[in-house]
Amino acid sequence: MTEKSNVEFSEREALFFHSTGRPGKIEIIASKPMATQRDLSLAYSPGVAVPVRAIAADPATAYDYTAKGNLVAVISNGTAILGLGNLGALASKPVMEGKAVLFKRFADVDSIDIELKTEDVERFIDAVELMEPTFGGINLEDIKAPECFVIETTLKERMNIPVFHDDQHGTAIIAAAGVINAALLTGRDMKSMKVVVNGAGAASISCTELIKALGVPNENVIMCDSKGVIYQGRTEGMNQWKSAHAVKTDARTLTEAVKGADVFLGLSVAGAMSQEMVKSMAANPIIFAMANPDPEILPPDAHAVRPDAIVATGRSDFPNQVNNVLGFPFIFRGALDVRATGINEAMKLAAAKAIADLAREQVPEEVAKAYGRSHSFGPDYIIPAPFDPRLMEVVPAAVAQAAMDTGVAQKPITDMAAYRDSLKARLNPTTSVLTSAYELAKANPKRVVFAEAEEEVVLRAAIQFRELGYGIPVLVGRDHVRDKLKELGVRDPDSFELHNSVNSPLVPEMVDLLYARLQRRGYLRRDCERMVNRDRNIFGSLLVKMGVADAMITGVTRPYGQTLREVKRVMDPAAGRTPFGIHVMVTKDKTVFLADTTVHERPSASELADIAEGTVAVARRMGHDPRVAFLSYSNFGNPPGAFLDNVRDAVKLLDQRDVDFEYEGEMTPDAALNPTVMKNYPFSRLSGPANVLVMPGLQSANISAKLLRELGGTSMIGPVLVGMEKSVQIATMSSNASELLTLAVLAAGGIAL
Ligand SMILES: NC(=O)C1=CN([C@@H]2O[C@H](COP(=O)(O)OP(=O)(O)OC[C@H]3O[C@@H](n4cnc5c(N)ncnc54)[C@H](OP(=O)(O)O)[C@@H]3O)[C@@H](O)[C@H]2O)C=CC1
Ligand SMILES: CC(=O)C(=O)O
Ligand SMILES: [Mg+2]
Repeated sequence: MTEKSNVEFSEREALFFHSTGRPGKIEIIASKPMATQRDLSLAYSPGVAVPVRAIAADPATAYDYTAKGNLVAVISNGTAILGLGNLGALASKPVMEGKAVLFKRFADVDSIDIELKTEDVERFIDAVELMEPTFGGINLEDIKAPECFVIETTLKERMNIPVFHDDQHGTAIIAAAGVINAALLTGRDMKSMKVVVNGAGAASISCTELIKALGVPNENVIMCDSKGVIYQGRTEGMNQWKSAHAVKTDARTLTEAVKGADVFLGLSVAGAMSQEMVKSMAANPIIFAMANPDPEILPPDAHAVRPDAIVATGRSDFPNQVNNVLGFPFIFRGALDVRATGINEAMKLAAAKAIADLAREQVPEEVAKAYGRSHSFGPDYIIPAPFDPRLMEVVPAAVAQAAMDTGVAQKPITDMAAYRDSLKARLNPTTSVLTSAYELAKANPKRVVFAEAEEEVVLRAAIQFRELGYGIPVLVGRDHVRDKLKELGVRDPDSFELHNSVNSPLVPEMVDLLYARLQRRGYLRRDCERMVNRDRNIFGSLLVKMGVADAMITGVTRPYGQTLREVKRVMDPAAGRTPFGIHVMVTKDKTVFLADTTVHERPSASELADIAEGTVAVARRMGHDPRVAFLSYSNFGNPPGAFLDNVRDAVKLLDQRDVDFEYEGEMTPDAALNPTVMKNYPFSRLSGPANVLVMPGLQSANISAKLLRELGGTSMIGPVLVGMEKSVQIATMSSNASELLTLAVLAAGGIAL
């Protein structure tokens, strides 16, 4: 077996990563404008006095007027930094900064690291307790056992916000999820499983408690520490937490304990497990070597002696990362959102179960891409990867629900479906923009042709389209598409409708139809036969034209212009319409529709006016109140130029058409979007910043859309093609499955017409 770490870096690189640019990994960004004197008056003195008085009168309003409700402290004293031991508070800072940014990246929880220079339990407790006003939650990290148990228990009693020791419970939750799935794969029952836990510290004690809560009997778990097996009657190096797990056994060393064991849970130090020990375990052994950064045994070494083993580590660079990063961001997200007073056992079990369940579902493409391999539930994929965006949707919701069920939620969620949508939108702002499209598609599921179903990325989108209930995918491709569906985890590939021109009974009718359209454009009947048989865009478009399907998605195998030409051989623009393309640019607090980004190189005045009207219709269907700006390098004729007439005439044309939306131009982007610059043009008919930007030509339009995406941290939907007789969406060749899915949903929901 050639198994090795798939991420390699040098020590120099790790130091460069941390020191380059702004040293460290975090910075603070203001969430309110700080540009003007008025902003300052509101943010600081005198305006700030108002929320101060409000909070003094009603402390709960701190959640409304400050960052408290979304702010978590990551607090350590550096006594057990990963598996590196007690290296002190300051040395723990890179890990704690890391945890803080993981909170932000994975669950949009704001977080700051705090390193306390003390090993005195009482001083530590007092320091943390005093910080209660600042934070919505406390995440304790890398504090060694047994002090960590006293610290956490005391703080939980004294504080009214969630206090959670990540190394204990975060780790236990993820390990439990992994054990549930590994047991399932190897046909094991919790009640008869024999488990050896190496380490008797923060992580081990909590993991052991949780797997016992899942049904593993007390006498089936042997725990070891640096002195060997913790057996009943042992006195050396003991404490009350270890004693609770002492068992009657003759085994005295890890080597003896692990003989015949089903499961090994390592939460100790690098290299604690030997190949000899692995060899002695039961058939299909489950080995979680979770010490960081270096595990008890490396996966290739374990597999070399036991190819039948399921092996997990705490690292990102091998399959099966059992690491608390899968838990703490999402657990706090759920707890904060219901303003839970604490994180109880029910919430932890709910998280473990949600994570375990997720691993058994189909893996989204972006996750497979992030890890450079495709995943499906099995020995190399027993647990989801941290980059899996579905974690954000399912884990916080499960935790929040459990908090509500157990009465610790101070602010229960009334609409769980809306909450799940809001969770998705936190990480991907386009999600909320697309809410109406998803709803429209689901309400009236349509048949959508996926013309390039031989492409894996397209199949992934089609599978999701069906699974999420957005409509019925109609696949175009050869028969082996069904094998691909199977490879992607579809149990019943035959339930997908697949059209193959080689054996489709529709071909003769298609040829007749195409020949009737093209004979006076110089095409012979045999040209049409060839096109129907060989060109999937022609074949797919004909399925739509003939009413076999309602809409189509294509574009990943050929350049945009070529695909559009092929589609147009079969389909016409909608009556009286000009087809064109829209890119929807989405930032956290703004959505802007940019058009025409794909079709007209130098649009005429009437085409520009049509583009404005067509874009307004799409913006409205997506729930926006449109304000149109016709963009230029000039504001109302200043500076003058040779190419401004089309734009100005388009505005005049709209005057004549008596449309029911705001529009103005020609104007520069700052005059269209920036309220301060807008003030220079008090006669402007726009009542606020524009959100539909009609571009003067294809060059500026297409370049702007791509520049914004590359430079501006802007998410993009599109290009969306509108104005055809039936909705046909042409993706770009680099589209991923979720982009294709979005376009299919826009087509199915009747948004892109
Ligand atoms: N993958 C993950 O998500 C996580 C992994 N971990 C890893 O778990 C390990 C322990 O962390 P944590 O519980 O916080 O630390 P603690 O300091 O609380 O506990 C360490 C434990 O390891 C035991 N130990 C040390 N050397 C050996 C050895 N050679 N054989 C057996 N046991 C040994 C110690 O024994 P004694 O009591 O005798 O001193 C102690 O019980 C670290 O490597 C850490 O990186 C921790 C949290 C999460
Ligand atoms: C992952 C983690 O928290 C640790 O190794 O300590
Ligand atoms: Mg830790």
